[in-house]
Amino acid sequence: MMVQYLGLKAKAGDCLLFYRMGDFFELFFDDARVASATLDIALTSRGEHDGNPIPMCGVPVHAAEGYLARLIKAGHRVAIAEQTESPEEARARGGSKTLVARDIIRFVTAGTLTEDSLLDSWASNMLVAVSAIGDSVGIAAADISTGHFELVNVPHGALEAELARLAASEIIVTDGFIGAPLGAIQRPNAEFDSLAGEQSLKQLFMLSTLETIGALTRAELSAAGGLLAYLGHVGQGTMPFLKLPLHREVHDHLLIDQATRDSLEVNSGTKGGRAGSLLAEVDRTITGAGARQLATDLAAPLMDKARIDARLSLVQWFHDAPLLRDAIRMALRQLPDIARALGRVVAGRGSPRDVGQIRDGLNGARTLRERLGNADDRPLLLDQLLPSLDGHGAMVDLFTRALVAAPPTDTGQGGYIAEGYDAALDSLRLAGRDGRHAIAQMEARYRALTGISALKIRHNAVLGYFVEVPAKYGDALLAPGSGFTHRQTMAGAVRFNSPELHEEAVRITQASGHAVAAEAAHLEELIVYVLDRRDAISASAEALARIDVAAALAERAVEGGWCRPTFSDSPELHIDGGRHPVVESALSKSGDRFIANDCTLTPDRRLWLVSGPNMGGKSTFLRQNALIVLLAQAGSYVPASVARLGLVDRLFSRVGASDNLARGRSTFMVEMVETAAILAQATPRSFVILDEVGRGTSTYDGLAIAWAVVEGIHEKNRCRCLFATHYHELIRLAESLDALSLHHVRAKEYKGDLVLLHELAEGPADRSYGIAVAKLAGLPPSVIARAQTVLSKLEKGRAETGGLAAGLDDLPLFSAALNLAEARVDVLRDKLNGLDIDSLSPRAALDLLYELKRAAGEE
Ligand SMILES: Nc1ncnc2c1ncn2[C@@H]1O[C@H](COP(=O)(O)OP(=O)(O)OP(=O)(O)O)[C@@H](O)[C@H]1O
Repeated sequence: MMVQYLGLKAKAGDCLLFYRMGDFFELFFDDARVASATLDIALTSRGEHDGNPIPMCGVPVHAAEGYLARLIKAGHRVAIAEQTESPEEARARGGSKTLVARDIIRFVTAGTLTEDSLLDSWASNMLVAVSAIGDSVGIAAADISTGHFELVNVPHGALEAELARLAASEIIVTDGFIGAPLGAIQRPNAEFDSLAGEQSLKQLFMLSTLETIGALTRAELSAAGGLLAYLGHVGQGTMPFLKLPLHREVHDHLLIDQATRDSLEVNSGTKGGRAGSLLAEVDRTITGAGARQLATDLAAPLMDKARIDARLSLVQWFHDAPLLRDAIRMALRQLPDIARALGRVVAGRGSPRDVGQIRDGLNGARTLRERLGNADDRPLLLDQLLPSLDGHGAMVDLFTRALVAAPPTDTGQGGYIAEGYDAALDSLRLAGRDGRHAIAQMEARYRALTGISALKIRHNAVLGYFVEVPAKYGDALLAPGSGFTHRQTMAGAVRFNSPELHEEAVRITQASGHAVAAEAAHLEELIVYVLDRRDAISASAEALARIDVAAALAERAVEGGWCRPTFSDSPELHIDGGRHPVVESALSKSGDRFIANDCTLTPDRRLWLVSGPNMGGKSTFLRQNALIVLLAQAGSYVPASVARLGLVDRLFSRVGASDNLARGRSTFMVEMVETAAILAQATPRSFVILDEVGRGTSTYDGLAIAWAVVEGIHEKNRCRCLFATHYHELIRLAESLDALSLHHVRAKEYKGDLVLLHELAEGPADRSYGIAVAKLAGLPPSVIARAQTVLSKLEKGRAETGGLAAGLDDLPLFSAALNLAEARVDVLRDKLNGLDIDSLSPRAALDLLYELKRAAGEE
């Protein structure tokens, strides 16, 4: 057995091996140690290997899913080795001592799950393959629980933002991939061959050319190949459900990198969970598929005005029709998750319950279609969706006849094919029922015959049917010629068989065995039926999800008094009465009111410098505007009274600093890395919010960096930007930067206490209120008093010397300084370009080096 085990373990590689033995999956050696620690189950040992006891632990097969879930959550992958023949088959093959053959039938990994119990119903579960060829990176992503499959080609600089959008559960890369994302699994390069990838795609979708998908790059083909090869490996040959891949362009959607998603708390709040996130705040969807669609929409807001408006028109339609909206949402509540059920069926793990869910879901879709089809003034998007909800009538009818109302997950006991569907099956069941009836009669007869009223005919899994009498009556039946044969003596009872009982039992077992087999054959037919129609079923599921999302966004908009955003061609951002949805609802829970604020960025006033006291609401203001952009482009109403914007191509947010210890970076380092990314990537169509850049280091360094960053954004990136700062000195930038304007959050002192108004006003803040806020926070009076003394000394010094920025009067502007430096570099570059290195003697080369060095020094 160990030889067999070790062979399978070698095949399982770095996955834990679940080795099937009877009713248990056993784990051995290190796997057992890891699993017992993660699952908190007993570690025992069994037999010896190389003279040492073999560590072992096991989980019962019927409860394996729960244990698998915990192992996967803890970051493990598991290979499942099943018995591939029955003990009888093994004996027939090679005699009584022959080991049952086993093989790995499947790998369970975070990105390739389909089981309901292992998945969150509201989140997609993405497996992502990444492959870099030359300048481009190909990304193939699939959610096999629903069949979603997409390909995208991105420049290296956009990889991170794309991975952030996809929020993969599992990432695979080529062996030796440089800069692989954290936790990525390396797979052999051969699996990422682009030609093989092209072949696999053609084969899987039975296409002679891939043009139907789009013009795919080699990197995309390579990533697709890697993904398909991995799925083949994981499923050990059974391919899961994949729809024809969606070919995305990286400019299809608003790019948002991970740092920005984190700081805006788009999908998860500060504590990591969904609570406190934008998604949780907005999500009013009813179905799991709707929740997943909404998360996908918010992760990838659109860049196409027509598509955004199509979504918004559907939201508005539901918004303006409360009764219809309620009715539709009520109907959606009844619908099972068709997409996930279909995913399981295609992956070969479909149960009667899944088929039943598909039936009920499609039936509901048909009713919805009728209802929506009768409504007036339908928006275009709805008319495009409606046909997909229909067309399954024959299948629904068939499944309704074939399956019971609530079919079970387990097929072992049968009972899921409906009465009246198959006459032969009905008569087998009847035979079983007759048999059980006959046994009941037999019991009554035996009682009369023996005079033992406590006599029972019972059934268990080991003995089958038997006659049981209390121990004190045992002797009567043990007597020769009683017609009963002894089977078992228990503490309080004795068990017997009789020829008549035996005969009847065989009849029942055979009939029910045949019935279960007949049901299984019918299930198989129904599954084939589903498989043949998988694309249409999946289109219905998608349409339902889209309708759910639109109705849910309408619901949220009504709840919050949100408005429909409009889009213009100019790179502007015009928001009246903007609010932060998460902060607003947190405040309303404690009975407080959120103060709405306006924001108007236009090409000639595109950079707002926002100052004001701590706790004044600067960060909130910055973020609310970024969130409004994100929501608008995702096709949602927004928390404002008016919102008009030119489409944003990239959204950047650097708000607050946090250590990224996992990557070995300090707070300041993280801040600088993120700021660098913004300066390198923001375009005139981007929207950037920057909060207190430079605060993580010494005052002079920080101010200098903040100063240069504002100049850089204004002169080079030329994007829309909100910049919050406590550096009072920065207001002097307004003199030199003509598209920069000054704003502050208002505060006033009332009877010696600070009152924060959370209201935005034009102009710079009159002073900072740091110490007043510290007092609010409860710093001891002695410390506050001391701080006041230190502050007045410092302020006196500042007044005398002209302050921190005193020496900056004659500082040339960022762009001018940049041109100057470039011009200087050009002198050296010209000299270098003019060189004929081959004709230089070593001596002349050395002289030249000195000369260049001197020239650089002079510059
Ligand atoms: N517009 C608003 N209306 C009502 N309350 C607000 C508003 N904006 C912010 N607040 C409240 O003020 C708190 C502090 O806001 P925020 O963090 O935005 O301040 P800040 O100016 O960025 O502070 P710091 O400079 O210390 O980072 C919020 O948690 C919220 O409770």
